[in-house]
Amino acid sequence: MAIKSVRELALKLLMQVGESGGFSHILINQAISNNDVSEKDKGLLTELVYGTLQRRLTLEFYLKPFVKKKMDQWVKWLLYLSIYQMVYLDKIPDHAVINEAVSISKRNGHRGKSGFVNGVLRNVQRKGVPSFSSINDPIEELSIRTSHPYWLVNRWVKMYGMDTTEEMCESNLKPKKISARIQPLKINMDEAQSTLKQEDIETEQSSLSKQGVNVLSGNVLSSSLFPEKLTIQDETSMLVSEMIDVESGMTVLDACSAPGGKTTHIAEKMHNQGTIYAYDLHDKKVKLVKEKAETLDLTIIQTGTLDSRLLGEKHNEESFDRILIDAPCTGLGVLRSKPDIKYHKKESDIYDLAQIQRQLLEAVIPLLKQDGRIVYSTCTVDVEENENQIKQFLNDFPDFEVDPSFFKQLPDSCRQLNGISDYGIQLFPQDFNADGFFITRLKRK
Ligand SMILES: C[S@@+](CC[C@H](N)C(=O)[O-])C[C@H]1O[C@@H](n2cnc3c(N)ncnc32)[C@H](O)[C@@H]1O
Repeated sequence: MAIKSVRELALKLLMQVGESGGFSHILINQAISNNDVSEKDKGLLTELVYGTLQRRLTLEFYLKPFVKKKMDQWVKWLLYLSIYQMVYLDKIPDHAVINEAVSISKRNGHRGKSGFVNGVLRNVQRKGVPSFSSINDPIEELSIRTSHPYWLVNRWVKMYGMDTTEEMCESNLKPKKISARIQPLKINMDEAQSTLKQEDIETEQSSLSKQGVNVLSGNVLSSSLFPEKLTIQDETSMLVSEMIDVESGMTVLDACSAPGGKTTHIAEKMHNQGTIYAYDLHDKKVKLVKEKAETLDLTIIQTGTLDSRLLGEKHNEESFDRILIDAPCTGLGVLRSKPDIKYHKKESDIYDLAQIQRQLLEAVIPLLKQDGRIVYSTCTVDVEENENQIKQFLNDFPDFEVDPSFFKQLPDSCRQLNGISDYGIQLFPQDFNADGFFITRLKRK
């Protein structure tokens, strides 16, 4: 059946992500290109899907008093979608939301269900949604109010305390700041910012990378600089390559490189001189690294498909000046842009991934030159994958230490952050209104 409205398309996507485990960012992009969605509706579609997914547990709590029996999945998602608009979107009047929900139900051929949807939503409109003050357990209250699973909030509170966890959960609901990185071998910062200004894109320079800009207003994807001179990349992600401390002419290994954001940044920082070996698990992903390098005219990147735990079979000992392990992780630092992660991930995934991360670290040690450096990073917020991972590593490999100059080289804007520990730096999403990252740098003593 052809999709008639943005809300109907949003409902379809919510079902795919919420019930079938699809990835929201991939499905939204596919839906936009397959359904000829107008520029104006793109924003609304994204807002509806992300907003409803982000607030799923809160919406479940809001809906509960109004529904006594089990619902079909599509009815449940239609009600979440509608309540989301009624509670969080001021611009759409309630009666319009209800009318649209009723016509979607009818259009789906469920006349009986449309009466039910109408009744529930009119009740919500009349009585209002329940208050969080009825929840006594503070962890449960935070979990439901900010829509993060109980196990995760509980875990974060134990690791980081209530205040940091609350800030993090609230920050995960805010719209994501867009940042971009200039290709400095093609354009300098002044030129780039003035071109962007002429194109009605206001930016400010990042405090985390000399190549970075934060977009204050305007659509950076429409810029003439994109994609050959400008790469979309999160600000905290840029800090990873900054902390590798590369120089032109070095030999660098990027063990987990796809889709290539950091590999290309490293190549730019090396003035496209030297060699970078960039690996990832699957051909399709490796292709993305290759394409990104070509777009940016970076020729020193040699890509390969490999399980990097087997790197020892491919490269000689002590071959690399710098090694980056931007490890596969639970991604709990990127919930703002990938809200589905918070519902799909399980606590046991943390321990499974920590094992793989450890195997990757062990695999690269022999490949590091005596005076080389390993940067280990994740885009997650969890002690097990981050601080404890490094603590355990240092315990088992006592000839290694966290490079003391790592902390000295951190940008000023990071110095006072409470995520700094003996093992590296944990950037929380609230620190820069950006992705949460853990970064550290290891060296031989
Ligand atoms: C966090 S992402 C890397 C992001 C990338 N560094 C960037 O900045 O664009 C982690 C990557 O590790 C890859 N990966 C997972 N297990 C791997 C393994 N055993 N060997 C190599 N790559 C692996 C995943 O496919 C994924 O692309």
